[in-house]
Amino acid sequence: MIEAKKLTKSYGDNLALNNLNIHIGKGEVFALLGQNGAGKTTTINCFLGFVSPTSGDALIDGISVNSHPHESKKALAYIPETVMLYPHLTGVENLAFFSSLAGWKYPEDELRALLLKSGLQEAAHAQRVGSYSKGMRQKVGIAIALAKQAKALFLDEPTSGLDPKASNEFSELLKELSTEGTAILMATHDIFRAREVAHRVGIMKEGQLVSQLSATDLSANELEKLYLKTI
Ligand SMILES: Nc1ncnc2c1ncn2[C@@H]1O[C@H](COP(=O)(O)OP(=O)(O)OP(=O)(O)O)[C@@H](O)[C@H]1O
Repeated sequence: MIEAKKLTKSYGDNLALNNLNIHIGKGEVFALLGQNGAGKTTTINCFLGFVSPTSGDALIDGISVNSHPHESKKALAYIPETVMLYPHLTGVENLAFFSSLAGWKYPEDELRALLLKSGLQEAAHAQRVGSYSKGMRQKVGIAIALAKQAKALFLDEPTSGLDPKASNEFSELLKELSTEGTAILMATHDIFRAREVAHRVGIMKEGQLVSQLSATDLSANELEKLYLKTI
């Protein structure tokens, strides 16, 4: 579903991403760990079409992002560290707007059902997003992914700045999406959450994926030890 084939990106002499090969199947969650500057965001940006690779290919559902940018984008959703929404619009209105950009039109009761499924309490649906907490905005991000019926979801530091409860709720939502078949690639510094949510964890260093393991192979403590030894 999400596939990188010899994906490489250089900025001048700086090899930000070096020959990345990964395959994330339907319903699989892959967490990318690595220090600042390791190449996690560059990886995600190649899949989103924000960055053109120097060589290699990023594919979503078998479609090359570089050769077919419009087609490949239909199947994906993206949740950044801070979900960008219109503060003067309500949760329902934001969801209606962003899903319409992707060609989806839902009646209000379905939009509300999507927000509820994403964990956003009913009382907030008609409130302006400007008054939402960060966790509530992330939930709207999930609702947008659901509305787009995204087959591939990309997240960059999605739980950064969330309190433990909000972070836990968000992680549970990701698990639910994965059980429904969404392939998920998540860049994070949160080793504990990575271990909890992901099926596989990869550790990046200087643009290279230097370690890949199944999340059940190690405890969170062992994963932290491996991370510190690797980076
Ligand atoms: N637009 C750009 N122009 C030049 N260099 C860039 C650009 N974007 C990223 N880089 C460089 O590419 C390398 C990888 O950066 P990237 O942002 O992918 O790392 P990261 O693992 O996401 O880090 P962080 O955890 O801080 O988000 C770094 O050396 C960075 O300086």
